[in-house]
Amino acid sequence: MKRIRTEDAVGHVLCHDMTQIIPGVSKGPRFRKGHVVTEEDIPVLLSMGKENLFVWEMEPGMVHENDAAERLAALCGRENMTWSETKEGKIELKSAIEGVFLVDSARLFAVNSIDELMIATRRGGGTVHPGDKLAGTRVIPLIIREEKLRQAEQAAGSAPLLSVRPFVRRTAAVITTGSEVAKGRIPDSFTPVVERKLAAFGIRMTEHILVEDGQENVLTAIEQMKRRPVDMVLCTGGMSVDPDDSTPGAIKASGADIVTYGAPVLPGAMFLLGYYGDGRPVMGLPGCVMYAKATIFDLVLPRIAADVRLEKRDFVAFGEGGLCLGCESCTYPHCGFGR
Ligand SMILES: Nc1nc2c(c(=O)[nH]1)N[C@H]1C(S)=C(S)[C@@H](COP(=O)(O)OP(=O)(O)OC[C@H]3O[C@@H](n4cnc5c(N)ncnc54)[C@H](O)[C@@H]3O)O[C@H]1N2
Ligand code: MOO
Repeated sequence: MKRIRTEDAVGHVLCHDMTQIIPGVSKGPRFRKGHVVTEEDIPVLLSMGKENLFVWEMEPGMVHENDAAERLAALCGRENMTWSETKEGKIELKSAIEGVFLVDSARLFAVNSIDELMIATRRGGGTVHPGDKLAGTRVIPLIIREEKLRQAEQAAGSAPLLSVRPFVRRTAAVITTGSEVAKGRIPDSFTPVVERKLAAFGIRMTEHILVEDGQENVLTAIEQMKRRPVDMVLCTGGMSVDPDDSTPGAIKASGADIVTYGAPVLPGAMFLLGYYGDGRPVMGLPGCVMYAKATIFDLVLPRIAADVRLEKRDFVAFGEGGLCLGCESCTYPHCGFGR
C-alpha cells in the first residue's frame, strides 16, 4: 500500500471504499475498494476532496482481483455454462442447459490447496437446470501474484475442472424378474417406479418383459432385449442372496463388462452396473429401488442418462454419505445422501 497524488493514480487500485456526499442528493460509496482508477475518475476524486490516495502498488507480476477471477473461471470451463460479469472480484458460473453437473474433484482439490484463491462449486454428479448456480471463483486479496495464478493453472491442467453434459439416452428396456410377478400372484409394483424415475430424464421404457426366476429365463430375456434398439437394459429384482436370485449371474452371462456388483450405499447395496461392448449400460436394480424414496439408482441415473461412463471408484466414493437417514419427510436431492 502506498500514498500517491490523485493525479498520478490512473491504473492504480484503491485500498478502501470512498464515500461521496452530495447534500440532499446522495451519500454512499462512490468508489469501491479494489476499483482501478481511470482518467475520468480524477476530477471526481478531486471534487470529493481527495488530493492523495492510498493505492496498491501494481508492480509487474501482480494481477487485479477481477482479472484473477477471470483466470480462475477459465479453469472451470465455458461449454453449456454462462458466466456472470466480474463484480468485486467474483464470477459466478451457471448452467445454460439441463444435464448432469460434473466436477473433477481431485483437480479442484489441488487448485483450492493453493493459498489466496478459491473455486467453490455445487456437488458434482447431480442434475442441473438452466440458470442453476454451478460455481463461484475469486481471489482473497485485492491483488495477487501472477505466480499464484500460474500455480493454479498448472494444478488444473488443460481440461476444464467442471462440465455440464446434456441427457442423451432416450430409451430403456425393463426386464422385471420374479415368478410371483410373472405368474400374476402379485401385481408388478416395481416397473411403474422405474418408469417414473426414467421419465424425469426424458427416458422412455420402450420395451418391457416379465420373466420367471431362473438364470436361463433371465438370460434369454436380456439377450432378447439387447437386440432391440434401446439405450440401456434394466433388470429389477432377484439381486440378493436367495437361491432363486439369479439376476447378477444372468447379466454376467449376457456378456456385460461388470463395473460393480455391490456398492457402499444403503438403500442400494445390491446394485449392479455393467456395460456392453457397444457402450450401452445394463443395470440390476435391487428390491429397495421399488420401495425406498431415494436409492443408489437416483445417485447414478443423472450420469447414466448423460452417457457419462461410471467406474468402480465412482461407487467407492459414495461410501461417505451413502447412508440414507430415512427422514420422515424426504428432501432428496436436497440432503446429504450420496454427497
Ligand atoms: N439374507 C439377506 N437378505 C437380504 C439381503 C442380504 O444381503 N442378505 N439383502 C437385502 C437387500 S439390501 C435388498 S435390496 C433385497 C434385494 O432384493 P432383491 O433384488 O433380491 O429382490 P427380490 O428378492 O426379487 O424381491 C424382494 C421383494 O420384493 C418383491 N418384488 C420384487 N419385484 C417385484 C415386482 N416387480 N413387483 C412387486 N413386488 C416385487 C418380491 O416379491 C419380494 O417380496 O434383499 C434383501 N435381503
Ligand atoms: O441394500 Mo438393498 O440393495 O439396500 O436395499
